[in-house]
Amino acid sequence: MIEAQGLTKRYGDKPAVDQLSFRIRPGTVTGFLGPNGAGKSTTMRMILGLDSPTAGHVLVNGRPYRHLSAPLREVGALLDAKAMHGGRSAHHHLLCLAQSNGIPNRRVDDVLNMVGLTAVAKKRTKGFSLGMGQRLGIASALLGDPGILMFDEPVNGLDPEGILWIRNLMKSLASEGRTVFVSSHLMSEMELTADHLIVIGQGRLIADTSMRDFIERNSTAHTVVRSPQADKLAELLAAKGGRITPEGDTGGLRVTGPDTAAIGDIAAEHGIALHELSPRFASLEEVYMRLTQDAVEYRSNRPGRIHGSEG
Ligand SMILES: Nc1ncnc2c1ncn2[C@@H]1O[C@H](COP(=O)(O)OP(=O)(O)OP(=O)(O)O)[C@@H](O)[C@H]1O
Repeated sequence: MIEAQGLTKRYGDKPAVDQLSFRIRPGTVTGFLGPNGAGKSTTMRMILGLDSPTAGHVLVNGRPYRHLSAPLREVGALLDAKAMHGGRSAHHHLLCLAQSNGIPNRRVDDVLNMVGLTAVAKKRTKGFSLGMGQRLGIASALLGDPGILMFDEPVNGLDPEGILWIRNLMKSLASEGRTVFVSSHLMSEMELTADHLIVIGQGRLIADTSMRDFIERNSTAHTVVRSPQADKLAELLAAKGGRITPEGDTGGLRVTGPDTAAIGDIAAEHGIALHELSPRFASLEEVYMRLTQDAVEYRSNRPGRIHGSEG
């Protein structure tokens, strides 16, 4: 369990993290979302005692990180995958980490095997690709077999097979009862991985909720309907207060108002054949973009306006 209470970090006058309070619970993957500069890395650094809060506190298993007697056995973290000694081999890097933290040497081979680096274990990490570096960072996080794992952008630089591997790894770590806290800008990936979300913007809490609630509460549910008698159905639905718009240019209808069951019932009552009746919610990306739009610090120009000229 990680608990933050009024956690605040200021650099000069500017708050990077502003009065954050949250709990990250065991047994679930908690996603940590926020635009660039929102304060995610600063929060993670404070959890690990690498930065001190200006106000408030954050506890790991009930204690500040600095007071943990065997930190690597309680918390494993991947913050900066390139933060390793390039002249050492992966095996040597992990062995040094194990020996300086009282972790049995045999864990080194175990974690190398878990992350798929056994074949290159004796090679210098200087020649590692970004993806191999990420895997080694994850091996370091797993070395002490900790109950809490934190990953800052773990899928950075990974190929599709690597991304799938990380997704399954995080889910299986959570299903073993561990606390898994992960930041990512890849919304589609987060939607598949996280059960719970903490969303921040400009250092402040925007949402602390389950993935399902975050999407359902912040998006208007609608139904996509396809029927050979679409015009007649649209008329009937409109009479019941439905709002009907075309679903792209596919000939389908996008209906808000009556829910999926009500639409099916109306169609059945009037003997209208349905070829599709699908409830739809917004994607995590759509909801996230809408909720964080006011908290975006570094905004891009619209395509075509990069040089400030409108065509
Ligand atoms: N050492 C520092 N000195 C001054 N300002 C800092 C320092 N570290 C972070 N900041 C500022 O604090 C704010 C939060 O930064 P942080 O790196 O925590 O955001 P983030 O959410 O991790 O962003 P990203 O998604 O881009 O990694 C930013 O405005 C950043 O410029």
